[in-house]
Amino acid sequence: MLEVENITAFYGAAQALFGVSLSVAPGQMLALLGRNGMGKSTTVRAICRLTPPAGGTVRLAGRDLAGLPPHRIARLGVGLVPEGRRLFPGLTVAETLLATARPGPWTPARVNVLFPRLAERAAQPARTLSGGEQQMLAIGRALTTNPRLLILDEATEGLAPVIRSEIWAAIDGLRAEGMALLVIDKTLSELLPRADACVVLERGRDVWTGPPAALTGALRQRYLGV
Ligand SMILES: Nc1ncnc2c1ncn2[C@@H]1O[C@H](COP(=O)(O)OP(=O)(O)OP(=O)(O)O)[C@@H](O)[C@H]1O
Repeated sequence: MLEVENITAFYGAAQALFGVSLSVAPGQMLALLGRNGMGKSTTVRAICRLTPPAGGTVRLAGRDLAGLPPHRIARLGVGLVPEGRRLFPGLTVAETLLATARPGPWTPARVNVLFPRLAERAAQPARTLSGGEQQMLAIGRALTTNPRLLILDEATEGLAPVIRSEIWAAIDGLRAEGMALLVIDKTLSELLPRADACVVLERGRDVWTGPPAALTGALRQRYLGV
Protein backbone atom coordinates (compact mmCIF):
# COMPACT_ATOMS: atom_id res chain seq x y z
CA MET A 1 0.00 0.00 0.00
CA LEU A 2 2.66 2.50 1.12
CA GLU A 3 6.34 2.20 0.34
CA VAL A 4 8.78 4.77 1.64
CA GLU A 5 12.39 4.38 0.54
CA ASN A 6 15.30 6.26 1.99
CA ILE A 7 13.62 9.66 2.28
CA THR A 8 15.43 12.75 3.48
CA ALA A 9 13.85 16.03 4.57
CA PHE A 10 14.92 19.48 5.70
CA TYR A 11 13.46 22.41 7.61
CA GLY A 12 15.33 25.25 5.93
CA ALA A 13 18.99 24.32 6.23
CA ALA A 14 18.39 21.88 9.09
CA GLN A 15 18.18 18.25 8.04
CA ALA A 16 15.49 16.34 9.96
CA LEU A 17 15.40 13.03 8.03
CA PHE A 18 18.57 11.28 6.90
CA GLY A 19 17.12 8.22 5.19
CA VAL A 20 13.89 6.66 6.37
CA SER A 21 12.38 3.55 4.81
CA LEU A 22 9.18 1.82 5.81
CA SER A 23 6.24 0.06 4.27
CA VAL A 24 2.64 -0.55 5.22
CA ALA A 25 0.76 -3.45 3.64
CA PRO A 26 -3.00 -3.38 3.08
CA GLY A 27 -4.80 -4.20 6.31
CA GLN A 28 -1.62 -3.77 8.34
CA MET A 29 -0.93 -1.46 11.28
CA LEU A 30 2.58 -0.08 11.39
CA ALA A 31 3.72 1.62 14.60
CA LEU A 32 6.20 4.45 13.99
CA LEU A 33 8.25 4.80 17.17
CA GLY A 34 11.06 6.87 18.61
CA ARG A 35 11.77 9.36 21.34
CA ASN A 36 10.77 13.02 21.11
CA GLY A 37 12.22 14.89 18.17
CA MET A 38 13.51 11.81 16.33
CA GLY A 39 11.53 12.54 13.16
CA LYS A 40 8.19 10.74 13.43
CA SER A 41 6.00 13.71 12.57
CA THR A 42 8.42 14.84 9.89
CA THR A 43 8.22 11.38 8.28
CA VAL A 44 4.44 11.66 8.17
CA ARG A 45 4.66 15.21 6.81
CA ALA A 46 7.09 14.00 4.14
CA ILE A 47 4.76 11.16 3.10
CA CYS A 48 1.91 13.66 2.67
CA ARG A 49 4.34 16.17 1.10
CA LEU A 50 3.46 18.85 3.64
CA THR A 51 7.24 18.91 4.08
CA PRO A 52 8.24 17.47 0.68
CA PRO A 53 11.12 15.00 0.86
CA ALA A 54 14.43 16.22 -0.55
CA GLY A 55 15.41 12.70 -1.63
CA GLY A 56 14.12 9.15 -1.70
CA THR A 57 10.78 7.89 -2.93
CA VAL A 58 7.25 7.53 -1.59
CA ARG A 59 4.86 5.21 -3.42
CA LEU A 60 1.19 4.62 -2.77
CA ALA A 61 -0.19 1.46 -4.35
CA GLY A 62 2.79 1.55 -6.72
CA ARG A 63 2.37 5.18 -7.72
CA ASP A 64 5.25 7.57 -7.11
CA LEU A 65 3.96 10.61 -5.22
CA ALA A 66 6.88 12.85 -6.29
CA GLY A 67 5.82 16.33 -7.32
CA LEU A 68 2.21 16.04 -6.18
CA PRO A 69 0.70 18.70 -3.88
CA PRO A 70 -0.72 17.51 -0.53
CA HIS A 71 -4.36 17.74 -1.64
CA ARG A 72 -3.68 15.36 -4.52
CA ILE A 73 -2.11 12.87 -2.13
CA ALA A 74 -5.21 13.10 0.05
CA ARG A 75 -7.33 12.39 -3.03
CA LEU A 76 -5.20 9.39 -3.93
CA GLY A 77 -6.16 7.87 -0.59
CA VAL A 78 -3.92 9.05 2.23
CA GLY A 79 -5.96 10.25 5.22
CA LEU A 80 -4.02 12.21 7.84
CA VAL A 81 -5.01 12.89 11.43
CA PRO A 82 -2.28 15.40 12.17
CA GLU A 83 -0.64 16.11 15.50
CA GLY A 84 -2.62 18.90 17.14
CA ARG A 85 -5.74 18.05 15.08
CA ARG A 86 -5.65 21.22 12.95
CA LEU A 87 -9.41 21.68 12.73
CA PHE A 88 -11.01 24.84 11.40
CA PRO A 89 -12.27 26.31 14.71
CA GLY A 90 -15.26 28.12 13.20
CA LEU A 91 -16.63 25.22 11.14
CA THR A 92 -19.32 23.11 12.77
CA VAL A 93 -18.97 19.37 13.20
CA ALA A 94 -21.32 18.75 10.27
CA GLU A 95 -19.50 21.27 8.05
CA THR A 96 -16.12 19.77 8.91
CA LEU A 97 -17.23 16.26 7.96
CA LEU A 98 -18.67 17.51 4.66
CA ALA A 99 -15.75 19.77 3.76
CA THR A 100 -13.44 16.97 2.70
CA ALA A 101 -16.01 14.25 1.95
CA ARG A 102 -15.52 12.10 -1.13
CA PRO A 103 -17.66 9.22 -2.36
CA GLY A 104 -17.16 5.94 -0.55
CA PRO A 105 -18.32 3.92 2.44
CA TRP A 106 -17.30 6.58 4.97
CA THR A 107 -20.10 9.12 4.84
CA PRO A 108 -20.63 11.76 7.56
CA ALA A 109 -23.60 9.65 8.72
CA ARG A 110 -21.35 6.64 9.22
CA VAL A 111 -18.84 8.75 11.17
CA ASN A 112 -21.72 9.78 13.42
CA VAL A 113 -22.43 6.11 14.11
CA LEU A 114 -18.76 5.49 14.88
CA PHE A 115 -18.61 8.51 17.21
CA PRO A 116 -22.11 9.24 18.57
CA ARG A 117 -20.71 12.22 20.49
CA LEU A 118 -20.19 13.94 17.15
CA ALA A 119 -23.78 13.31 16.07
CA GLU A 120 -24.99 15.02 19.23
CA ARG A 121 -22.83 18.05 18.46
CA ALA A 122 -23.40 18.37 14.71
CA ALA A 123 -24.23 22.08 14.86
CA GLN A 124 -21.45 23.07 17.28
CA PRO A 125 -18.33 24.87 16.03
CA ALA A 126 -15.22 22.73 16.36
CA ARG A 127 -13.67 25.18 18.83
CA THR A 128 -16.43 24.45 21.38
CA LEU A 129 -15.72 20.70 21.48
CA SER A 130 -13.71 18.98 24.20
CA GLY A 131 -10.25 17.75 23.31
CA GLY A 132 -11.49 14.21 22.87
CA GLU A 133 -14.39 15.28 20.68
CA GLN A 134 -12.02 17.37 18.56
CA GLN A 135 -9.83 14.32 18.10
CA MET A 136 -12.85 12.25 17.05
CA LEU A 137 -13.72 14.99 14.57
CA ALA A 138 -10.19 14.99 13.18
CA ILE A 139 -10.45 11.22 12.67
CA GLY A 140 -13.93 11.59 11.17
CA ARG A 141 -12.71 14.26 8.78
CA ALA A 142 -9.91 11.96 7.59
CA LEU A 143 -12.37 9.08 7.20
CA THR A 144 -14.83 11.03 5.04
CA THR A 145 -12.05 11.39 2.46
CA ASN A 146 -12.36 7.59 2.22
CA PRO A 147 -8.66 6.85 2.55
CA ARG A 148 -6.88 3.60 1.75
CA LEU A 149 -4.22 4.47 4.29
CA LEU A 150 -4.98 6.33 7.51
CA ILE A 151 -2.13 8.03 9.35
CA LEU A 152 -2.69 8.90 13.02
CA ASP A 153 -0.13 11.20 14.65
CA GLU A 154 -0.65 11.19 18.45
CA ALA A 155 -4.39 10.69 18.20
CA THR A 156 -4.82 9.86 21.89
CA GLU A 157 -2.38 12.36 23.38
CA GLY A 158 -3.62 14.11 26.49
CA LEU A 159 -7.03 12.45 26.49
CA ALA A 160 -8.88 10.85 29.39
CA PRO A 161 -8.78 7.03 29.58
CA VAL A 162 -12.45 6.59 28.62
CA ILE A 163 -11.98 8.73 25.49
CA ARG A 164 -8.71 7.00 24.61
CA SER A 165 -10.46 3.65 24.70
CA GLU A 166 -13.25 4.95 22.44
CA ILE A 167 -10.64 6.10 19.94
CA TRP A 168 -8.70 2.83 20.10
CA ALA A 169 -11.95 0.90 19.63
CA ALA A 170 -12.64 2.94 16.49
CA ILE A 171 -9.10 2.27 15.22
CA ASP A 172 -9.55 -1.45 15.92
CA GLY A 173 -12.75 -1.39 13.86
CA LEU A 174 -10.98 0.24 10.92
CA ARG A 175 -8.22 -2.29 11.14
CA ALA A 176 -10.73 -5.16 11.18
CA GLU A 177 -12.17 -3.78 7.95
CA GLY A 178 -8.77 -3.95 6.32
CA MET A 179 -7.70 -0.31 6.34
CA ALA A 180 -3.95 0.22 6.27
CA LEU A 181 -2.81 2.22 9.31
CA LEU A 182 0.35 4.09 10.23
CA VAL A 183 0.18 5.06 13.88
CA ILE A 184 2.33 7.27 16.11
CA ASP A 185 1.37 7.11 19.78
CA LYS A 186 3.36 7.63 22.96
CA THR A 187 1.32 5.11 24.94
CA LEU A 188 3.21 2.00 23.91
CA SER A 189 1.12 -0.26 26.14
CA GLU A 190 -1.88 0.61 23.97
CA LEU A 191 -0.11 0.80 20.61
CA LEU A 192 2.24 -2.19 20.56
CA PRO A 193 -0.29 -4.97 21.21
CA ARG A 194 -2.22 -3.74 18.16
CA ALA A 195 0.68 -3.24 15.77
CA ASP A 196 1.75 -5.76 13.13
CA ALA A 197 5.16 -4.20 12.73
CA CYS A 198 7.29 -1.40 14.17
CA VAL A 199 9.81 1.04 12.77
CA VAL A 200 11.97 2.91 15.27
CA LEU A 201 13.47 6.27 14.34
CA GLU A 202 16.55 7.74 15.92
CA ARG A 203 17.83 11.16 14.87
CA GLY A 204 16.07 11.02 11.53
CA ARG A 205 17.00 7.45 10.57
CA ASP A 206 15.15 4.19 10.77
CA VAL A 207 17.31 2.16 13.12
CA TRP A 208 15.14 -0.86 13.85
CA THR A 209 12.29 -2.62 12.04
CA GLY A 210 10.51 -5.69 13.33
CA PRO A 211 7.50 -7.15 15.07
CA PRO A 212 6.39 -5.60 18.37
CA ALA A 213 7.05 -8.84 20.26
CA ALA A 214 10.75 -8.54 19.42
CA LEU A 215 11.01 -4.99 20.78
CA THR A 216 11.75 -5.87 24.38
CA GLY A 217 14.34 -5.43 27.09
CA ALA A 218 17.56 -3.77 26.03
CA LEU A 219 16.24 -2.79 22.57
CA ARG A 220 13.27 -1.05 24.07
CA GLN A 221 15.42 0.72 26.65
CA ARG A 222 17.90 1.81 24.03
CA TYR A 223 15.50 3.16 21.44
CA LEU A 224 12.52 4.23 23.45
CA GLY A 225 13.91 4.82 26.93
CA VAL A 226 11.23 2.70 28.60
N1 LIG B 1 8.74 23.31 11.72
C1 LIG B 1 9.99 22.94 12.06
N2 LIG B 1 11.04 23.76 11.82
C2 LIG B 1 12.30 23.40 12.14
N3 LIG B 1 12.62 22.22 12.69
C3 LIG B 1 11.63 21.37 12.96
C4 LIG B 1 10.26 21.68 12.65
N4 LIG B 1 9.50 20.63 13.03
C5 LIG B 1 10.35 19.72 13.54
N5 LIG B 1 11.63 20.16 13.50
C6 LIG B 1 12.82 19.42 13.95
O1 LIG B 1 12.90 18.20 13.23
C7 LIG B 1 13.30 17.13 14.08
C8 LIG B 1 12.25 16.02 14.05
O2 LIG B 1 11.04 16.50 14.64
P1 LIG B 1 9.67 15.68 14.60
O3 LIG B 1 8.59 16.61 15.05
O4 LIG B 1 9.54 15.02 13.30
O5 LIG B 1 9.95 14.58 15.71
P2 LIG B 1 8.95 13.60 16.42
O6 LIG B 1 9.67 12.31 16.48
O7 LIG B 1 7.63 13.63 15.75
O8 LIG B 1 8.88 14.21 17.87
P3 LIG B 1 7.67 14.42 18.90
O9 LIG B 1 7.43 13.08 19.50
O10 LIG B 1 8.26 15.37 19.89
O11 LIG B 1 6.52 14.97 18.13
C9 LIG B 1 13.52 17.74 15.45
O12 LIG B 1 14.89 18.04 15.58
C10 LIG B 1 12.71 19.01 15.40
O13 LIG B 1 13.25 19.98 16.26
